[in-house]
Amino acid sequence: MDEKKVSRREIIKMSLLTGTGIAIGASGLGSIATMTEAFGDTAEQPKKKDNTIPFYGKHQAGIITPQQTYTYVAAFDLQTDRKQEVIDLFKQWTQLSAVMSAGQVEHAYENDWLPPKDTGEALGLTAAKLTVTFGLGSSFFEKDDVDRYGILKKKPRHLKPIPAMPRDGLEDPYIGGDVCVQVCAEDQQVAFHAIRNMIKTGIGKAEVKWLQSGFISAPKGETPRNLFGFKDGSANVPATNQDALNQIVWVDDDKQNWMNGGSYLAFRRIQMFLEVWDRSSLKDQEDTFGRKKLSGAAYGKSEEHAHVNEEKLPPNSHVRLAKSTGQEIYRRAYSYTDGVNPRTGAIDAGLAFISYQKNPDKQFVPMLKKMSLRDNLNEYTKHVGSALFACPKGVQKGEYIAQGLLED
Ligand SMILES: C=CC1=C(C)c2cc3[nH]c(cc4nc(cc5[nH]c(cc1n2)c(C)c5CCC(=O)O)C(CCC(=O)O)=C4C)c(C)c3C=C
Ligand SMILES: [Fe+2]
Repeated sequence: MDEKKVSRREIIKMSLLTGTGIAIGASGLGSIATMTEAFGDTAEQPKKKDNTIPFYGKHQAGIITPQQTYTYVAAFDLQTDRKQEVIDLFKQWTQLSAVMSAGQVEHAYENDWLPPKDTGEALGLTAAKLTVTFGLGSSFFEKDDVDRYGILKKKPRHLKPIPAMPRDGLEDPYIGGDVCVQVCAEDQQVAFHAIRNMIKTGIGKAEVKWLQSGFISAPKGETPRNLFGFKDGSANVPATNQDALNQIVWVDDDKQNWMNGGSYLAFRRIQMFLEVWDRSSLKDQEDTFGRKKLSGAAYGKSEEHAHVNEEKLPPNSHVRLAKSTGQEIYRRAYSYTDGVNPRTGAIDAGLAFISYQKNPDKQFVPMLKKMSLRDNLNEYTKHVGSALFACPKGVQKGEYIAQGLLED
């Protein structure tokens, strides 16, 4: 790690002590390297443990990490046909992700005559449990029938676009993408700063295809409610249940070793017709899911996490259909709002559905197919975006993301 890395809180503290840089705009925090030297190497400043999620590890952070309040997911299309440029970009993105996840800034304010490397809106803020998660789309490997980086033979087994569904209403640009970056944090400004600086780093090599924001909120320890007012995520296995996660989330059988320890991210942007929903009776709403609105309990039960008896649920209810596949996925969805539709005046809002699974062909796609045909929920929703990404295994210090794919 570079010596000139310094914690965001430390920058503010040092500038207060020296009286040099608190007026960021005026003084420009022009020589953070000098300040760093004056105060010794702050690269490994201890962080408030509960505010950082380690970037390095066996698995990428942001997959089974307890869900943070805010997300930005960006899909990029690569603009280069040179593998070395992709490697350079992935190295830069990896380094930046590690630095930001630790709540630090790097080479931010060294030169009065150059644009600052870091955009600055997270200065003084903690890491806010920031995670950065990378995924690769099938078009990363092959576009217009071209093996663009000579790595098509290394494509993970289950990586392909999600098949078209009968009721799909997919809208440009929310379809696919060569690379995705999911950032999540407990502070929206920290999350935005992270995705913005990833985008900035990619300029000239990676163009943003779509950018999806999202939020959730719930009392501590409780399941967040979606914009239909229902607890969403109740049936997820606990993130502490390693055996279940190995069964559901982590790839372990790919011929590609860089993928083992990774997962597949399924993304659907699902518009929710709030005005239609708000006019439907409580019974209709509960019959849609097969769960009670207030408690989140399945029909026939009184507790949210009690075992679900499929027979007790309405035939085409959402939960009954999902369960009838016999498959499980790990959901990490966020609500979104995006103004109003100028044509209809309806609120543009919905669910940025994200799930992780080890085998989308077996787990996710059959579920989606069944739901697309028969789900009671379809009366109130429209799927407008779709993408599948292969998320490589975690990164070790000194490595970069997907190194095993890009190097022999
Ligand atoms: C293909 C997978 C799924 C899509 C797409 C999906 C969309 C979607 N879901 C809700 C709200 C709820 N979903 C709930 C449960 C649930 N949903 C899926 C899968 C998809 N959902 C699964 C696998 C499950 C769990 C089934 C089980 O094993 O019990 C629930 C109930 C509470 C819960 O367990 O989370 C709600 C509520 C919306 C609003 C939505 C699209 C907009
Ligand atoms: Fe669902």
